[in-house]
Amino acid sequence: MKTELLEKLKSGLIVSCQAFEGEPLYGDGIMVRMANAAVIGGAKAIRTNGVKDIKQIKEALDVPVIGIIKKHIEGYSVYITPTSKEALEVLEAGADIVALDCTKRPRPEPLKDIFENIRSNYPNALIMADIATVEDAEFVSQLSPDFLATTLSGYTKETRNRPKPDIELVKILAERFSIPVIAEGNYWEPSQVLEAMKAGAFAVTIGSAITRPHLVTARFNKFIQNWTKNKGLSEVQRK
Ligand SMILES: CC(=O)N[C@H](C=O)[C@@H](O)[C@H](O)[C@H](O)COP(=O)(O)O
Repeated sequence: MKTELLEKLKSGLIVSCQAFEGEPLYGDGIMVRMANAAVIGGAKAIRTNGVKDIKQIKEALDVPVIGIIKKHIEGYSVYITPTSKEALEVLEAGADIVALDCTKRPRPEPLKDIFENIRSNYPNALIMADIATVEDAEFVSQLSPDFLATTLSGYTKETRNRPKPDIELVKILAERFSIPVIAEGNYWEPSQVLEAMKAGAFAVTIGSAITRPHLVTARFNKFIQNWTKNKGLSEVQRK
């Protein structure tokens, strides 16, 4: 089962389909359509948030799902599947893989307990450790996660100024650990995806650049605005 899933994901593109309240694509059934489009385009797995979207995607499509539940708990910065409760809900909803914040930051429940609860209740489920640094990877590797994902580089206090995407982190993790590394977070260019693969990524996850059209639009718009601004400048300089 695990070998089969790893085979499916190897050197593949994972598409993250997430929309939150206030975002234009938030609403019942929209992420299923987005996931369908991603699968038609060749996505090997879908990463998604919340019981409803996990269930609907598993029901509608024949694709491995990496599930998370984003939940903010007062007093803590970790929010991606922060406790056993959310991890078990993700798996109960039908996800094949549960992803969770595995940084060394203070958390409401010890990571070891969360891993034990996942493994005793869902022995076939795989665990994806979302991390930000090599130190996080060292810390969580003691619990033998099935994947290390660079998801949180750039989103913690210590990593705020890291390059985006953090391909160097992919390289170090792939060299140091014998755990498959998922390159995730801030990939916007096909060339960056290739760099991550060359650096040793097992697979690459893309979210916003595919599934958040308001950000895709803003990015194109920025190029045009910059061009107009620079053109204006050069016209002034010529006068
Ligand atoms: C930091 C955090 O909360 N990341 C989340 C994790 O599930 C998602 O909001 C991201 O969209 C996902 O990681 C993919 O990244 P990008 O959208 O940059 O391709």
